[in-house]
Amino acid sequence: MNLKEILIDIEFDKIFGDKFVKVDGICYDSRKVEKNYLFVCIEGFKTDGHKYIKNAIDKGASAVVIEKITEDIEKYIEENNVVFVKVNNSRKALSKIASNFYKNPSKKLKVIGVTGTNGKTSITHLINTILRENNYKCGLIGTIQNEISGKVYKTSRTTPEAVELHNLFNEMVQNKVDVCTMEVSSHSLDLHRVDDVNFNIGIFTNLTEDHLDYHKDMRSYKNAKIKLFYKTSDVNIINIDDKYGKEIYDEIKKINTKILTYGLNSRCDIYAKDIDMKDSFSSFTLITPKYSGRIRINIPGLFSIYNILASISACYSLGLNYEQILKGVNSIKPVRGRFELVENDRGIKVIVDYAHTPDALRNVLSTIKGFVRGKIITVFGCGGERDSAKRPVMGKIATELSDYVIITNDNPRGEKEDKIINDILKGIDFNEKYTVIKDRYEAIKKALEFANKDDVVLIAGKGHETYQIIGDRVYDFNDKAVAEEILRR
Ligand SMILES: CC(=O)N[C@H]1[C@@H](OP(=O)(O)OP(=O)(O)OC[C@H]2O[C@@H](n3ccc(=O)[nH]c3=O)[C@H](O)[C@@H]2O)O[C@H](CO)[C@@H](O)[C@@H]1O[C@H](C)C(=O)N[C@@H](C)C(=O)N[C@H](CCC(=O)O)C(=O)O
Ligand SMILES: Nc1ncnc2c1ncn2[C@@H]1O[C@H](COP(=O)(O)OP(=O)(O)OP(=O)(O)O)[C@@H](O)[C@H]1O
Ligand SMILES: N[C@H](CCC[C@H](N)C(=O)O)C(=O)O
Ligand SMILES: [Mg+2]
Repeated sequence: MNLKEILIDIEFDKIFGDKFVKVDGICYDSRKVEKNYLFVCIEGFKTDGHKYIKNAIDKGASAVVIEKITEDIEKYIEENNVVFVKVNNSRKALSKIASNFYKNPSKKLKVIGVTGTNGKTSITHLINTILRENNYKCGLIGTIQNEISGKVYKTSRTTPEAVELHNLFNEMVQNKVDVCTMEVSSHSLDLHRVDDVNFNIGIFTNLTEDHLDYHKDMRSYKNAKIKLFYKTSDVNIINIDDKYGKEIYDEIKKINTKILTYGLNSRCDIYAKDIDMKDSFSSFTLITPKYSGRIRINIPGLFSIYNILASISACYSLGLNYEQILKGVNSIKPVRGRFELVENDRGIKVIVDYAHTPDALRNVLSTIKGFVRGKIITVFGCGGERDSAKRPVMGKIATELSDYVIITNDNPRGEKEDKIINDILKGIDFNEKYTVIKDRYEAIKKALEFANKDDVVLIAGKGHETYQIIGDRVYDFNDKAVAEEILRR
């Protein structure tokens, strides 16, 4: 491909050099540049991509996209024959460049985008299961992993950068995938990662406190999320029981978009009634504009009913009938690290769950409270270099809804462990029953030793994660495997 083809529909200020120069790949990280690559300089939060132009050229870059003109450019043009393109916003340009480079693959399949604070991973997996059971070829992009027709690809991000994203869509098109279901994080919407994704369906789950380190307040957090619903071509599926969902509904109603609402009341287009919740499954009557009938899911909790309603709404929009929905729902298995049970012969219910926000923790503990016969023992911590405002709130929720709490490390990353734990303790009344054991292994061990028959041990915050980040080191760590090992002894 040549540079001119890659720049289609991109508003740039100026090209310095030959616009037909050959481009074999695109890259926003100089360390990964190869021969004849286009390097896009991004001014980041930690450093500035413009600092690495020489590095990229040394590695073989044939062209460079810049947001600001630096002194060295003329030298690189003359000495290295490198072409420069000056744009207004590199992140926006990167998104279009990535889509152009892979020939706009997201237009060649159906894309469902799921956004909201909690439930994205769960919903994408539920939709994926229902569709696969009905012989759809599926793609999945999200926190746990990416998938193309059942083949699993590792990921380190919920929503990848535009280059990785369009590369994945391209692979999906090559593999004749019909529907890709993807998680759309607020960071990705704000940082233009998904600007050029052709979404058919958008789903809103809920909005509660998280990521305020990045977004600063709930208003701008919501404003990032709402962007998705201006981008969809077929339908937007909104949980209007959620306060922010209702606001989003009222706002997007004004634009020409088809909306399906879901929730637990008859004002919604798709809703659940006559709910029966047990400790390991729930059942309810599903009402849709075209059909209704009883649904049973083998995942507990009211929040899971919301997740399944969102998933059914998406499948309904794709044209699945009741029998197809039922067939899909019957094959649903719990999602890894989401209310996942750890088997044991001691009669304790050990649950590993990814609750890392106040709302998620409250939901999971309320669900447990609904069926527990013994004590609730909760082990949790909070991630470093993430929203610190949620820490005391989670401390309060954990101690109020549990009988005993062990506060431990999550992924401290570059933050001091004691600082994170002190933030959590600020929300806890000193009369509450809790202890601090920083080492997560020891904390889980203590909880399991303390538990008796009929007790529930909730290990929250890391769910499916197979690592723990302390400082800049990444250690192997898996809550479920640790619990299994301790319980085996
Ligand atoms: C806040 C955020 O999203 N930051 C992203 C942002 O980082 P940044 O702007 O700080 O980048 P930077 O480190 O300053 O570097 C600037 C540029 O210089 C480049 N560089 C840097 C060094 C070098 O030697 N050569 C070079 O070219 C970098 O590749 C980058 O393009 O741009 C980088 C590249 O574009 C991303 O990798 C980085 O994601 C970081 C790793 C991250 O942790 N993001 C999290 C918060 C995130 O996105 N989370 C959401 C989900 C959360 C949820 O599920 O709720 C997600 O979608 O995963
Ligand atoms: N609909 C929901 N409402 C509230 N809490 C939920 C809901 N679904 C799941 N949860 C809780 O939130 C946790 C995270 O769920 P999930 O991984 O599906 O969310 P996510 O939106 O993908 O999160 P992330 O932003 O980290 O990717 C679960 O482990 C559970 O505790
Ligand atoms: N996607 C979320 C996951 C948090 C999980 C928790 N274990 C942590 O590390 O903070 C984030 O990056 O904020
Ligand atoms: Mg997720």
